[in-house]
Amino acid sequence: MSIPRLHGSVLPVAPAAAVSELLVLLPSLGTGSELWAGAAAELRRSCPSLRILRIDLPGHGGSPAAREPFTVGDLATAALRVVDEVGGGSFHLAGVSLGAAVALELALGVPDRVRTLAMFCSGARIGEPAAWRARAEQVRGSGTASLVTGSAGRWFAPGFLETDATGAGARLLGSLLDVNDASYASCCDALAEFDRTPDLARLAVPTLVVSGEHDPVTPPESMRGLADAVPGARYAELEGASHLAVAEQPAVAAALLSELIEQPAGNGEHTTTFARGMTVRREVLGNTHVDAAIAGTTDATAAFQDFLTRYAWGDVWSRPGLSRRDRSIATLAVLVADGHLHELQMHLRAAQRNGLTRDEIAEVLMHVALYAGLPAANAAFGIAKDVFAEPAPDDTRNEGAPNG
Ligand SMILES: O=C(O)CC1=CCC(=O)O1
Repeated sequence: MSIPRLHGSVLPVAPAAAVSELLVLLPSLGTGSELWAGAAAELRRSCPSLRILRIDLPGHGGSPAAREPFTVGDLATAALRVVDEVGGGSFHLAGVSLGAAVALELALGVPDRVRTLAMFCSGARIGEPAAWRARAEQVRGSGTASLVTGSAGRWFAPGFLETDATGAGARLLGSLLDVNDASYASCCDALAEFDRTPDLARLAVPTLVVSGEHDPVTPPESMRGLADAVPGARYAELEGASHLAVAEQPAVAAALLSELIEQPAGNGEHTTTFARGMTVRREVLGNTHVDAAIAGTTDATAAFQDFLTRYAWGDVWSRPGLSRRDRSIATLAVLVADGHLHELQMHLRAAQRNGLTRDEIAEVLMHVALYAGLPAANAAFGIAKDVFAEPAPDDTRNEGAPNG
């Protein structure tokens, strides 16, 4: 075994940005930096202070072919060398499939340097050793061209390639032909040996685990199991995506990464309005709702979700001038008076999280009847009856909390 040489490239940062943190992105077997192109472009816009380093696997993209066999641990050592060449220090880390396995090795091996870990469509072990040995054999005999049809079926959800206006999917499949056959086969051999399952419980890095709904390689059940095994890990499933979810839904992948990277530091202070917004949104609307909103985000709605998090939650709901309880009273009154009843259920639950009792909520609706009319209040009482038939929201940890 030996440590292969890997190539990395740092994306240019905006001239005025005060660069503060490094994000390292690792690709999957058979793909190069192109895999992260869409998500990296989103991240450069939403987190301009990030320096983004993309590293290629051996014989993929700009990395030279490997001359000797290697393990996933060797790939981690090689990736760390690239990080050190661009300045070292601590870094955020995200990978897809084999790239995420390499990232997991790093998070276990140098936890003091890895600030956050995002594992997209991967595992502490991936697939079966015999299948990897067979794939290695096939590529050594027939080259990566023999993999294109099978890879298309595993990488992308049904219909993605036909409707992908960006051409990212077709480019990724095209670049599979350029991957060095022997290096691809060595990656398969490394995956056959890889199993970090027993080590997950000692992973001490804030971790995000993301699956694609249709992924046949690392299906949602296995990804959920991975998240359950890592202390404190957050899990998200991308609806309508498959194994290369980061290329299929780059804006959603970037939003998940922003949230992970910008989470409060140890001192509890938020680094950005987005991070504060995400925290307040989760505290008021609950994790179940926010996780569903993130998972249901599409490229068409990502910018709106981002706007909502920053302006509604990171700004107005975070202002100190009114308590969250008072803001809930105002919100309920306006929603009912203006007939936005489709949002009422969510805000009736939020009002309880913000410390309003059910009697107080009924009093608010009564007051609204006076000024906005009986029909509006009557409809609202109908919705409240259903919400009050549920147990009180269990995540009422911010009862009576001040803002922010
Ligand atoms: O099987 C594939 O092509 C997908 C894949 C498995 C490991 C990896 O990195 O990508």
